[in-house]
Amino acid sequence: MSRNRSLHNPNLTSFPNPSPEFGALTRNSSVTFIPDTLLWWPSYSYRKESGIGFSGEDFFYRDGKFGVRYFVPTGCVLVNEETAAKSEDIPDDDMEYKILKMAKVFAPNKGKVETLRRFVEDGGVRSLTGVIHFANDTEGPPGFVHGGATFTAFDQLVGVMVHYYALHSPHMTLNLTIHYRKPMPLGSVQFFHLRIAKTEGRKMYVDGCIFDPSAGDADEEPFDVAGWDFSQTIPEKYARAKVEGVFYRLAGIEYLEQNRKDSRL
Ligand SMILES: CCCCC/C=C\C/C=C\C/C=C\C/C=C\CCCC(=O)SCCNC(=O)CCNC(=O)[C@H](O)C(C)(C)COP(=O)(O)OP(=O)(O)OC[C@H]1O[C@@H](n2cnc3c(N)ncnc32)[C@H](O)[C@@H]1OP(=O)(O)O
Repeated sequence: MSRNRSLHNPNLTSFPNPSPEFGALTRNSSVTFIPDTLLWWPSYSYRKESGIGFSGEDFFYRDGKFGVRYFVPTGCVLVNEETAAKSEDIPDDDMEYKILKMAKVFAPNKGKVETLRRFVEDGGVRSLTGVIHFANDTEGPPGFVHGGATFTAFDQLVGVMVHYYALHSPHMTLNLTIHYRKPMPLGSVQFFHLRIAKTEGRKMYVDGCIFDPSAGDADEEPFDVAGWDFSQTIPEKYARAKVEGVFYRLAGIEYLEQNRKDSRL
C-alpha cells in the first residue's frame, strides 16, 4: 500500500518550515501565495487600538491551535497602488473608497491588477486555498480533532476569504453548515479549498472543503496537489469536512458598536 501518511504527524505542534504541503502548493502554478499579513485579522479591536500589523507565514488561532497559510488563484490580486491612486476623486465619506484605502495598505503590490468588479465580470473563480495544521490541543474524540475546532477553522477561513474578495468590507456569518465526512486526525496538516459560489445583493454564498490527499482509495496514488487545477472543486472522496454558508455585508462597522451599546456591554 503506497498510501501517504506523512500528513499525520501527532508530534507536530507548529508548521515545519517549509512543510511538504506548503511546498506542494507553491509548485502549483494556478495558485499564488499571499503572505498572511495581508489577511490576518486576529482581533479587529486590538488591531484598531494598537495599529500593529502581524507578520509571519503562519496563522494561529489562539495558542497554536490552528496554523494556516493562504493562496488565491493566480492573476487575482485585487488592487494595488495604481488602482488605489485612480480612486483619489472618490469622496472621503464613501464606504468603498475607505475600503480601497484599507486594501491599498493590505493588498500585495505585485501581480496583475484586478479590481473586485472586474474580476467578477470576468467570471473568474474567487477561491482561497491553503494548508491548515490542527495541533494537539484541538482534540475531541481520542486521536481526532474536535468538530467545534473544525467549525471555528471554517468560519475563520471563509471569513478571511469573504473579506479579501470584498476588499475588507465587514461581513458577518448568517449561517454555516459543516458536513463531517471523515474523522480529522489530530496533529495532521490538511489542505482547504474554499470558494465564493455566488453573490446576491449583500449576501455571499460560500462552499468548500478541508481535504486530505491521502484520504482517497487505498490502492490509488495520493491526490496531486501540485498539479491540480484549483478552478475545479475537489473530488468528494478526499474531503474530511465540507462547508456551505452565507455571509452578509454590514452597512458599516458602526453596526457592531451600536449592538454593543444596545446590549449594555
Ligand atoms: C465580523 C465583522 C468584522 C469586520 C472587520 C472589518 C474588516 C475585516 C477584514 C478582514 C476580516 C478577516 C477575518 C474575519 C473573520 C471571520 C469573520 C467572523 C464571522 C463571524 O463569526 S460573525 C459572528 C456570527 N454572526 C452573527 O453574529 C450575525 C448576527 N446577525 C446579525 O447581526 C443580523 O442578522 C445581520 C446584521 C447579519 C442581518 O440583520 P439585518 O437586520 O441587517 O437584516 P435582516 O434581518 O433583514 O437579514 C438580512 C437577510 O439575511 C437573511 N437572514 C438573516 N438571518 C439569517 C440566517 N441566520 N440564515 C439565513 N439567512 C438569514 C434574512 O432573511 C434577509 O434576507 P433577504 O434580504 O433575502 O430577505
